[in-house]
Amino acid sequence: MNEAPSSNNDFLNVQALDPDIFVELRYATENNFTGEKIYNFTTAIARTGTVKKLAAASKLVKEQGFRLKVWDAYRPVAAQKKLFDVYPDPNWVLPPNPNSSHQKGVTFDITLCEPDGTEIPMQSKFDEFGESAKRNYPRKPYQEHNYRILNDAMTAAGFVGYSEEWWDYRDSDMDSYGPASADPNDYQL
Ligand SMILES: C[C@@H](N)C(=O)N[C@H](C)C(=O)O
Repeated sequence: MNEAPSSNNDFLNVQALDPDIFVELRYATENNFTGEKIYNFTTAIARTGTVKKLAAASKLVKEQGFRLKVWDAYRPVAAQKKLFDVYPDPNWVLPPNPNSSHQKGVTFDITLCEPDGTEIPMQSKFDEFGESAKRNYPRKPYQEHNYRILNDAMTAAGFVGYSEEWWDYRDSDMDSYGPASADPNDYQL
């Protein structure tokens, strides 16, 4: 397995390459499935190679009059542990592991918005753990239309959608990144 180029390995604020990307980190608030504030930052960061891909996806949706909104990005292992303690089902919340997904900064929980930040209706709410979250859920036509705009842009930009959660997109190069940790508060713009 090739390693990611070192410049891509560093963490970067997701709004550094495209300030039009909305960031509303749900685990920085009590508005998430735990009902608790999980971490102490509101800045979304990811590995630079992954942020470059997100900027490419953002360009694609902006060309169609939409914006991306990030609900979660890099998530420290300690935060993952808090989530897993509340909902210990690996189908919906991965076990704490520094070499995995959000915890190494190569995954986004994301949705599609109007340019004013209004969220576009999708097939379920964020973190609605059930059949309606799954990518093979039989979407209504308007849900399918909205899902396709997001999914086509993210996959064209180099992400792979997690089968169980329509909002979860992982860098297709995720296996080339090793574990790394950072304090998102150090990456404020
Ligand atoms: C908790 C949910 N938003 C999520 O991120 N699930 C995946 C499977 C994960 O824990 O990485």
